[in-house]
Amino acid sequence: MLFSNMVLIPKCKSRVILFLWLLGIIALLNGSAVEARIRRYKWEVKYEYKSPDCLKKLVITINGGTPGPTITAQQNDTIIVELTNGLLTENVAIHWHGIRQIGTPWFDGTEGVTQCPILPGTTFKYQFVVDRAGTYLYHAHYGMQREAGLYGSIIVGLPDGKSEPFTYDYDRNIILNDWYHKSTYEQAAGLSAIPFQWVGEPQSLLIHGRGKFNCSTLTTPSLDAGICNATNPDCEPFRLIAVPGKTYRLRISSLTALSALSFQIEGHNMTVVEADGHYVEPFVVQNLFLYSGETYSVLVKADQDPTRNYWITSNIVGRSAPNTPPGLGVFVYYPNHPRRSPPTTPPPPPLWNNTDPRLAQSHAIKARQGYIHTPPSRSDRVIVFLNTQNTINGNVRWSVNNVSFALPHTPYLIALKENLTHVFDQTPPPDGYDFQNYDIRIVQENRNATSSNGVYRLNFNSTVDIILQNANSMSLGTSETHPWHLHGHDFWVLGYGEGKFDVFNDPKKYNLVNPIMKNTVPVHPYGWTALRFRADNPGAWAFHCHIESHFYMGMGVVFAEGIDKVGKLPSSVMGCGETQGLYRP
Ligand SMILES: O=C1O[C@H]([C@@H](O)CO)C(O)=C1O
Repeated sequence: MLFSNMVLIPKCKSRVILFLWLLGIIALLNGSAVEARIRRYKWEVKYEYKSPDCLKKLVITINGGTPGPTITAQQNDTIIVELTNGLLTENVAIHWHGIRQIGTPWFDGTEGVTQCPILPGTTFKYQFVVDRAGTYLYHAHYGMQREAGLYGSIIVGLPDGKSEPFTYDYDRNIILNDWYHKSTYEQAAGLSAIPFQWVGEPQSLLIHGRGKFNCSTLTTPSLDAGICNATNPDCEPFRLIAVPGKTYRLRISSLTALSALSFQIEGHNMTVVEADGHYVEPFVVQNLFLYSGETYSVLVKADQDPTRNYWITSNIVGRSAPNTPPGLGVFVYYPNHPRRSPPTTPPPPPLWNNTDPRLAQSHAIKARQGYIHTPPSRSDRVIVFLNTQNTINGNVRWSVNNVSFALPHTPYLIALKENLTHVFDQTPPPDGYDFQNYDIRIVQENRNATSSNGVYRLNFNSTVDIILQNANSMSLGTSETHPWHLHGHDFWVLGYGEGKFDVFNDPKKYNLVNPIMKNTVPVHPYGWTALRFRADNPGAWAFHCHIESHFYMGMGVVFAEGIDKVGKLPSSVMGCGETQGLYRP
């Protein structure tokens, strides 16, 4: 291509090009091309009618698409996203999930924690550095807006001259999601209503933004004949074209509103090599379990009978969802016709209520040899978070140590930095619960549950252990799976256990040798998960259940650390609540 261009241009010009090209090659060989770049994106966020699962619905798009554009960058690049809010009557904020925002805590994109919402008709500039290669996400962090379709991927490559500890021929990206037909507003209103109206199980599962709702099951026949249309191109299944014999790195992530998922490629093994931006000691799975907010890379070799195509499936696990059909895509062996359906029925999912294989996968994820970040051998503070469902003033809520989180609309980061002490409750929430007397296996009334917007203040640079303790919900015999996500940090996953965490004996079983570092982790039914992190990133950071409705119902906390070390806040994050008038150019 380059050659054919060159022969068409005058000789002297072609010599200059050749010279510059050679200079480029020499620079690359010297490694002097390792220069961080600025990657600029201009995004317009809008409501548009789309049919991701064949049913027409208002969804939130970025530049016309859901999922939004993939941000592709190289380690140490600066990302600038100029976001114009075209939602007309709705605010927005975008969180860069897995990006630690070192030095830029105000661009974490968490409405109420790090910034004021972006008003309709305005443009907000996010600017941050992607400092570690890996697979990350972005999504709305305002109300329950994420599940209206406002999400996408961030893929950060290694710097020039560095290589991955595994090889593959092609790199592909798949985001999994669940999908509801009700708007986020209807859902949120139901969750805050008395009596409580639960969102229920999703209507569809999407594979990279595409699902298939069975239009004939619509309970209310549609007035508009076009509203559910199985031939709408928006709901063509996701198809991954594979060349026989080649190895694919699949970056698979989940941004479900509720569901835990099992992902499979019929007849193909997957070797797990990355989780949340960290290399994993490789292990092989037939199905990969993913919890909302997690990212993985797996290696898949197209080594099966190339004369046919194969199903790609996602199924709900951890909850009974008999009315949610599996998410279906097709793994197409080139040159078979992409529309050719696999000759088989899709592989059956694992039993939804068998926790064992999920626990086994959690235990299997260890840091890769040669890429281990050894955790500090001890911590300065241990916080145990009992996760419960309660009622507070007649509303169903989720609580941590019997405190249900209420997000103030004056962002914490600004309130803390400017010492606006009246903005939130200055009494910190508790570091534990009544271990002796609380029975995690029965329905508890939790009469003393309260609501608070207090924060946990962590000593800067201290090492903090968090034990997430699961319990029975308000339904008899039910303990749910909760994926917890930490902003601003990665944590070491020290262990998982069943039953009630024993403060004296369980820490002896911690993996301090090769724990994986992650930013999102599941807490399994009636079990516990132990994490450790360094409070070394000045800012105010949310830590919450990544189930959209659970965070909305109070299942989260905020950590504040090193506030005196936070730089000057940009005026663009201010303007709401008590921050009005703080703008100082
Ligand atoms: O928050 C939730 O509420 C319901 C159920 O507990 C009450 O309807 C459910 O499954 C949740 O996860």
